[in-house]
Amino acid sequence: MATNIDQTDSYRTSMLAKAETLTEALPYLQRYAGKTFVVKYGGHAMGDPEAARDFAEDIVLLKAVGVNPVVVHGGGPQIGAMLKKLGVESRFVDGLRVTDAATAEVAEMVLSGKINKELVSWISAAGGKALGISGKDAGLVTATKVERTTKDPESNIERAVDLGFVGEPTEIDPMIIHTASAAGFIPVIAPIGVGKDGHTYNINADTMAGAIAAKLGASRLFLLTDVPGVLDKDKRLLTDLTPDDIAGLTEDGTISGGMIPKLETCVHAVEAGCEAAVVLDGRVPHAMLLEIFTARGAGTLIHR
Ligand SMILES: Nc1ncnc2c1ncn2[C@@H]1O[C@H](COP(=O)(O)OP(=O)(O)O)[C@@H](O)[C@H]1O
Ligand SMILES: CC(=O)N[C@@H](CCC(=O)OP(=O)(O)O)C(=O)O
Repeated sequence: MATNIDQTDSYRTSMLAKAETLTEALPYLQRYAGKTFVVKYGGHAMGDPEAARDFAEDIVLLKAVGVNPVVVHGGGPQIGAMLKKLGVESRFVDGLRVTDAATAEVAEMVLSGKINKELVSWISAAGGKALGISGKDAGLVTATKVERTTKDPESNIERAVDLGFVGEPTEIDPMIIHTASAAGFIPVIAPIGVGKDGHTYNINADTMAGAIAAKLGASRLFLLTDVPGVLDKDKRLLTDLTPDDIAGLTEDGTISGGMIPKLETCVHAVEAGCEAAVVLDGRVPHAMLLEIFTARGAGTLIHR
């Protein structure tokens, strides 16, 4: 079929742009082949099914080009919705859900049973082989009860706060991750662990991802959330931060709420051996690919 010159030109321009995108990716493909990326997919970011599909495609693409992606997922809003249906109120202390025995059961059911398998299905649909597990499987995560105190504003006295079955990962045996990754599987991990006391512990998903990234000495820890990255007081994106910058931003109140534990996780991960951490917007289509394979990047990079 005959085409006029304009169509041919625009076709050529669009093909050239595609080829340039691929060649721009080449040095990154070479740099990251064989490396491990830990990706935390937050409950807020996974709300939109189209974004979830894009996310799954990105993970499968990473695996196909020789990166070892390890997915750790959250599900805070989804646990909240289920507890609400059951008539149970949630209370948070420093961003952590106070977890009694019944809440721990619901958290495990939602995280390990529902969200974990949903993500496995999305990754399978995108052509990958996902292995859905929690920290309980193959001794991956041994959790210890989180101890917290708060200061009474009037008397200034520190008091212990009992968060119930909220845990932090204190021992990680990464064997299952190495075995699964080497065999071509993509580990998808729910933030649940078991204690030496035999109890099930509910673990903040950022904390879980950071601890796993540190243990693996991952090249990157990605935290996908519902903001473009860390923003300054004028809501402009901060593209590059060091642990010292983060201490200053916390001190002057620029970062608050859920961003505080998120950035604490990033600082801990980079200080414990992960090369760099990135906070980025999981709602943006293919945000992770743009961050990894283009010179521009897409979120906030945290490095030593
Ligand atoms: N300086 C900041 N830049 C970006 N987000 C911030 C900042 N300070 C506080 N936040 C809050 O942190 C939230 C992200 O943390 P959180 O709600 O725990 O995410 P997730 O559920 O994805 O783990 C943002 O939605 C935003 O409201
Ligand atoms: C102890 C604790 O708070 N655990 C979290 C686990 C899920 C999570 O962290 O999910 P997001 O990343 O989506 O917030 C919770 O119960 O909500």
